[in-house]
Amino acid sequence: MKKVEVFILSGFLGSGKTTLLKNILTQEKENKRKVAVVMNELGQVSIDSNAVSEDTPLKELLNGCVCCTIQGQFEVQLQELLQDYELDSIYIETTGVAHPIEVLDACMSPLFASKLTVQGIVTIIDANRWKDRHTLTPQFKILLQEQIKHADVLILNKVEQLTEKEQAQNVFEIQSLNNQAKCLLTSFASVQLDDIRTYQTLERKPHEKTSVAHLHVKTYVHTFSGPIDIDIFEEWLRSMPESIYRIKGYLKFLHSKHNYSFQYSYGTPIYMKELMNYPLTLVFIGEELDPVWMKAEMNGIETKSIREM
Ligand SMILES: Nc1nc2c(ncn2[C@@H]2O[C@H](COP(=O)(O)OP(=O)(O)OP(=O)(O)O)[C@@H](O)[C@H]2O)c(=O)[nH]1
Repeated sequence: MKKVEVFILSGFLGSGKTTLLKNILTQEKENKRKVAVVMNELGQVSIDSNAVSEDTPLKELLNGCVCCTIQGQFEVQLQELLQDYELDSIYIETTGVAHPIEVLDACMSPLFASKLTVQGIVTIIDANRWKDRHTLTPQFKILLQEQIKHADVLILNKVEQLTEKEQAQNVFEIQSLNNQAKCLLTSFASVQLDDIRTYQTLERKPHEKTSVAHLHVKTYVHTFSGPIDIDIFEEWLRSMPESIYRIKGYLKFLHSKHNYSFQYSYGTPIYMKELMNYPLTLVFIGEELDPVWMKAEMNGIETKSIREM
């Protein structure tokens, strides 16, 4: 029986994993291959799953990391995908704080030995984040390095934000951590499928265990009851603690009748008009996030916004 190929998409919070996944799925569809997605997110609400079209089988694993807290659920999801569909490939989008080898371990259950073949680990790196990695805590720095060390393919993404000299420096530093992986430079994770499908899988060495539990990563989910004032929101973004690494979700603003999808990663907020009427929910990911403080801050934004009406 033909084995189903598994690809693990790894990379730090906000580096471009979902953007990469969307590109891959478009190309897989053009090639008429049947693929499924397992999407693991730290929060209890999935924002990224909207990136996957309805005709692609999707399993979501929320509120924990495949590599530690929810390994059992992960095995059940894989089992269901294998039972219910005739697949060519499964793409696993890991949380931004997952250690790729631990995700690999989770796929290597004896249950699947005859059905799955793990083709490799694709790690995507935010070029700007890498350049400024000294601002991260030591634990996160180690995690970034581990994600790079264990990759079969390295994608240095968001390179348009760097000068050519900075790009070259990045490549040099990344390749000195892992000189066996194929290294691609991209904007918006624009890769050709063949570039990530054809390579030699690395021989894996034992790794330092760095999992989400040790990183004190927390998520906080807030649902706004209505539109907020964009200036008040942006002022808050500028003053929020640096330990908030990632925000994503949906918002409505007082100045516009539209809904917006919102993405924030490493200093860059992005708003896009959203046609669907999703709940006005934001997921925050950061270190040592205090839910009481976060709730008060978000409620503060809503209260001040109402005064602006
Ligand atoms: N400027 C720029 N922005 C990018 C690029 N690639 C992705 N982005 C944006 O970066 C943000 C995060 O991208 P995602 O693909 O959601 O990142 P992710 O790794 O899936 O994020 P998490 O799953 O939350 O860790 C989004 O707003 C993207 O549109 C790029 O090459 N350049």
